[in-house]
Amino acid sequence: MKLLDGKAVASALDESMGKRVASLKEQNITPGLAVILVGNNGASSVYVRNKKRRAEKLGFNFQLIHYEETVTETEILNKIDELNHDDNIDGFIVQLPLPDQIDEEKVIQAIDPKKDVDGFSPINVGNLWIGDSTIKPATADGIIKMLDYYNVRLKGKNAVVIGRSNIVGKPVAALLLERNATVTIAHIFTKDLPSIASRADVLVVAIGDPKFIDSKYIKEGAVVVDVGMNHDENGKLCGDVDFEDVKDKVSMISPVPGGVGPMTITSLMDMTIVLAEERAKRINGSKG
Ligand SMILES: Nc1nc2c(c(=O)[nH]1)N[C@@H](CN(C=O)c1ccc(C(=O)N[C@@H](CCC(=O)O)C(=O)O)cc1)CN2
Ligand SMILES: [Mg+2]
Repeated sequence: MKLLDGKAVASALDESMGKRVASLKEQNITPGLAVILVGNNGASSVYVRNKKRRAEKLGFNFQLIHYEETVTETEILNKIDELNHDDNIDGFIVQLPLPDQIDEEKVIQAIDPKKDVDGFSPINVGNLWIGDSTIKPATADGIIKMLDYYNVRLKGKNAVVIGRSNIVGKPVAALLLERNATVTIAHIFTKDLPSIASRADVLVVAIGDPKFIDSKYIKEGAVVVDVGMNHDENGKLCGDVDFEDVKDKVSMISPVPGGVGPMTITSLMDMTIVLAEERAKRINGSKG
């Protein structure tokens, strides 16, 4: 079994991203990324802290806008409007989940699709599914980058995605399809999940249930990507896959932590640089 070591891939990709940032800075452009964080959800705070650390290490202009749990939807929408018009910010995200008084859909739709670096707005989702996207949702893109790094071929393979969220399941299915895999999306109402999952050459699991997937869901030699972020009975971080139970059956598997998580952040950084590069082109174009 080989480990899909997202942490190692992330550091390997940092080097070329660093070079792109340096080249932008020579043109007087600093990639600008803002994150809106609401409340004090422990997990969200950790992810945002990781984003800030990686952005600053790459030399971005990083802005954290942190609101109390009780913030109103209007305040968030006003901030989004401000960021939509802030020339120093290439892209921004609203860290999810949001508290109940805030309508997630409405918030996402208020983000200018050109600055929607998460790729969650309807226009970017549409572009993703027609195979013509600049911005791809970070977790999905990070998974593909990691599979590419380990030379996992997708063309003609059976790929099964368990989970159909807008953040992970749907976008990763779109990207696997774009790579010519035969894609099945399974979810909570899927009948006989073990028989469907065990047909997968590539199995992506994003259900949010600690160690749910054991060896009966796995085809011998499968490549398994674990997107879960859970805590086990001892409070230790773990994925949706029972690593110990499947490790002798798979050919490759991503660990939790140190698999998909670091790749999510890498892709968010990459997408921000892409948006900054587009700004550079616009500015240089208008000088011409
Ligand atoms: N606006 C968004 N909200 C959320 C997204 C998103 O892409 N955009 N995805 C997830 C959370 N997520 C990114 O925000 C994310 C999850 C996990 C990690 C990560 O680095 N995990 C580490 C472990 C961290 C820990 O110690 O707890 C790992 O796997 O090694 C980064 C980003 C939901 N919300
Ligand atoms: Mg809500």
